[in-house]
Amino acid sequence: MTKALEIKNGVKTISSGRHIMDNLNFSVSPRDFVTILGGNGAGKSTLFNAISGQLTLTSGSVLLNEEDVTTKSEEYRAKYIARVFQDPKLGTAPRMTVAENLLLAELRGKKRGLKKRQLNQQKEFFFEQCQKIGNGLENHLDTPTGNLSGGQRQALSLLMATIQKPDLLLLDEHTAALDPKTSKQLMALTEKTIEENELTCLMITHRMEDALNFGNRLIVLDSGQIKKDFNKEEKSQLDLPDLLTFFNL
Ligand SMILES: Nc1ncnc2c1ncn2[C@@H]1O[C@H](COP(=O)(O)OP(=O)(O)OP(=O)(O)O)[C@@H](O)[C@H]1O
Repeated sequence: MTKALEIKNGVKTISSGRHIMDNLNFSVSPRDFVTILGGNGAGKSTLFNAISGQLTLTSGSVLLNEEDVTTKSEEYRAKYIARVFQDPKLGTAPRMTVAENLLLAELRGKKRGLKKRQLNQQKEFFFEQCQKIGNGLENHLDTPTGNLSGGQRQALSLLMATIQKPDLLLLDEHTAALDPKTSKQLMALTEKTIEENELTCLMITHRMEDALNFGNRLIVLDSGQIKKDFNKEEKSQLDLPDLLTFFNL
């Protein structure tokens, strides 16, 4: 079966000689939703940076849809990958409005400039998309994103990341800065978006309940290696105390 993502013998060595990714082998099937846990410094961001091209491996390879992209730039890989970050300020242009940000996301990778006429044509579509989120974002299409609440901005970031249906969606602790209620709403939206668009997704989280409750696979990273890899069946047998043992808590 075709793999959406493969990392083969991935190694990243830093100047001190330490391996921050240590011979990592990881493959993801289309439509997998993998949740990723690991303590601080375990190598979660390093993994995402290696996939997105923000970081080049010292050795090993990265394949997207069976294409070897190991030496390809971040811009090249952005045609296939979308990433949502923890910081609500990243991913959106703060002085641009919600509608302008959505248009930018819709045009990403296409050779067309941002035009006022296009913006007006698309507003109805954007209104419908925002309305589905259920947090009032549709009433802020002309609001600069810097004036939105953290929850609205993260929901917008998710919508922008998925509006073109990426081959691979990377969620990098995207609920971490939100209060529990808003985080829960965003996770519900995330799950719905992934299901409706049949996306392949990797999600880093520090919220163990989310790692257990969402997705069809769970991996635990430690010292730049995959320490545990639970499939759907194994994951369904896990509970919170099981997970806590991996973190010596
Ligand atoms: N460019 C770099 N140069 C040197 N060390 C780095 C670099 N990037 C990451 N590291 C180190 O590699 C290790 C893994 O970092 P990484 O950011 O991937 O961890 P993480 O699991 O995402 O942690 P956190 O949960 O704190 O975000 C850490 O010890 C970090 O200090």
